[in-house]
Amino acid sequence: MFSYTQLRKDYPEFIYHGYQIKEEKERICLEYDFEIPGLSSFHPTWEFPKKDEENRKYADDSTFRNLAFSLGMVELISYWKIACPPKVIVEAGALTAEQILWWKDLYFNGLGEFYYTNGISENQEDFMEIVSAGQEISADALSDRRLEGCLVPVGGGKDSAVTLSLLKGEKETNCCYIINPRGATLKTVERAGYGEAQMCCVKRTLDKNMLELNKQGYLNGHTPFSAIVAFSATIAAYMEGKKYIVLSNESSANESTVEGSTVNHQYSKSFRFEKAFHDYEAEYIGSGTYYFSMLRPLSEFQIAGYFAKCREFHDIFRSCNAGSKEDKWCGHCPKCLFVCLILSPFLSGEEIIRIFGRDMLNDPDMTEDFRKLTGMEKEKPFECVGSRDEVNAAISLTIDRMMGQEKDLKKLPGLFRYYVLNGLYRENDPASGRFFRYFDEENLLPERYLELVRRECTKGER
Ligand SMILES: CC(=O)N[C@H]1[C@@H](OP(=O)(O)OP(=O)(O)OC[C@H]2O[C@@H](n3ccc(=O)[nH]c3=O)[C@H](O)[C@@H]2O)O[C@H](CO)[C@@H](O)[C@@H]1O[C@H](C)C(=O)N[C@@H](C)C(=O)N[C@@H](CCC(=O)O)C(=O)O
Ligand SMILES: Nc1ncnc2c1ncn2[C@@H]1O[C@H](COP(=O)(O)OP(=O)(O)OP(=O)(O)O)[C@@H](O)[C@H]1O
Repeated sequence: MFSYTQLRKDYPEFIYHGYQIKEEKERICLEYDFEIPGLSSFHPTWEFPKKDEENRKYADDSTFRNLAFSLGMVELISYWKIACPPKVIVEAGALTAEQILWWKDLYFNGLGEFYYTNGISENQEDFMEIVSAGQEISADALSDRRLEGCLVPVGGGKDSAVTLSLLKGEKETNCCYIINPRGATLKTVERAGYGEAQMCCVKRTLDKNMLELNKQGYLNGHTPFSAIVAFSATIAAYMEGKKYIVLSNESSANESTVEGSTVNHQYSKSFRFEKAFHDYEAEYIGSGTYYFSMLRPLSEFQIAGYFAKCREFHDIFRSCNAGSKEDKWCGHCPKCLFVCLILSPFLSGEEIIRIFGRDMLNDPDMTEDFRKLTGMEKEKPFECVGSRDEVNAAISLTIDRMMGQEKDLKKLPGLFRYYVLNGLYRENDPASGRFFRYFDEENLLPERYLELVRRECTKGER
């Protein structure tokens, strides 16, 4: 592995040269031009379907060009992190001093896990200087853009399935958005009752040079994928004529991964990012879209409770990132264990085993992840998992049910026996009542959806 300090000396600059918009009748291709002088150039691409009958010329639309430029600004971080050059020169467009601060904030916080896991100590002031060296995008937006309905990004896991279910009354005007479709994303959309006409599937291609440099041991690690979802979904919503971009990020995503620090694997799923993106879009892009997360008021506990009733998705949903390429639950990772634990108060033991294809709760190899998820360790797993408190509430509730009146420890699977023997079990835990009724007021839900979420998801049993 290369040294961070040495790489920054050897490669002092990263250049965002530009982007090309290739417009065809049925699709628009974006190609970015990045370079780390002396190391490599990179040309990642995106393909968006073009469906509107009026055959608009998006390349002539300044709002679209601004969106394309901005997607490049977020895309570049995956390439920058290879050598972390201290200076980033943006030739592709112009940025104000405030915008530069905004991008530095996203990069720095979105790379919190990258710094932590690579053992790099950095600060937000010095890690990067951004130089704006491009032309302002001239203002010639298409004037008659009328936006209505929702664009729902679908990840193939339980959260976006819950959003689709909550929005079933508005099916006619909804559109599902998928980056690089795979089994679970496509099946989720189908099960929710959407046909091809109501899907927007885009193709994102990473540059091969990055993958090659990763193999050679250049710096690699987590990047804020949900920020990619945010910017690219705004392009899709604009092209599809959709007003709302409806994410499925929950309140629990705000909790840091490393206790007592700001390192959060899910930074770009947090409310801090949601609000920052929402405001940036309104201030500097102005596409007319409205970005918010439908599940922001909720905990993962409530989402799991609601999802347990959405049986149409149980055989096809896949939350596991490790198994996502093969469309399977790997059954051995912290994300699989988390989903198993959070669903366990709401489904029977047999149903849980049927979903994951194995009995994780009786697998001693899962003990370390179990300790991390329950807060027995300071660090949560670097995965999209819920808060420590809600995991504990879910476990205690399930143990109540499994042990029954007899309080028979033998009825419990291995991990739950371990939990009781470590003194963590709380009989009839009052904390679970809190999670049934939880409602995070820090959210951007339009009025019409607030009541829907409150009604459907916060009226639990305890
Ligand atoms: C790593 C990643 O973001 N993957 C998403 C990507 O998958 P893709 O097939 O295009 O690439 P990989 O095979 O995963 O990675 C190949 C190498 O390229 C690097 N890389 C990849 C993407 C990127 O944006 N930057 C990169 O530098 C990477 O380091 C490898 O060396 O797109 C898919 C959709 O098309 C996503 O589904 C992939 O997401 C993974 C399942 C995944 O695990 N993503 C994690 C970032 C993750 O934790 N995702 C969270 C979101 C958290 C957040 O936004 O902060 C989640 O989905 O729960
Ligand atoms: N490939 C993708 N295309 C479009 N949107 C995506 C994609 N992957 C993730 N998203 C969006 O990002 C959100 C967060 O991803 P995440 O994987 O946490 O959620 P999920 O797949 O819906 O549920 P789970 O938490 O069970 O995995 C998703 O709900 C979805 O809105």
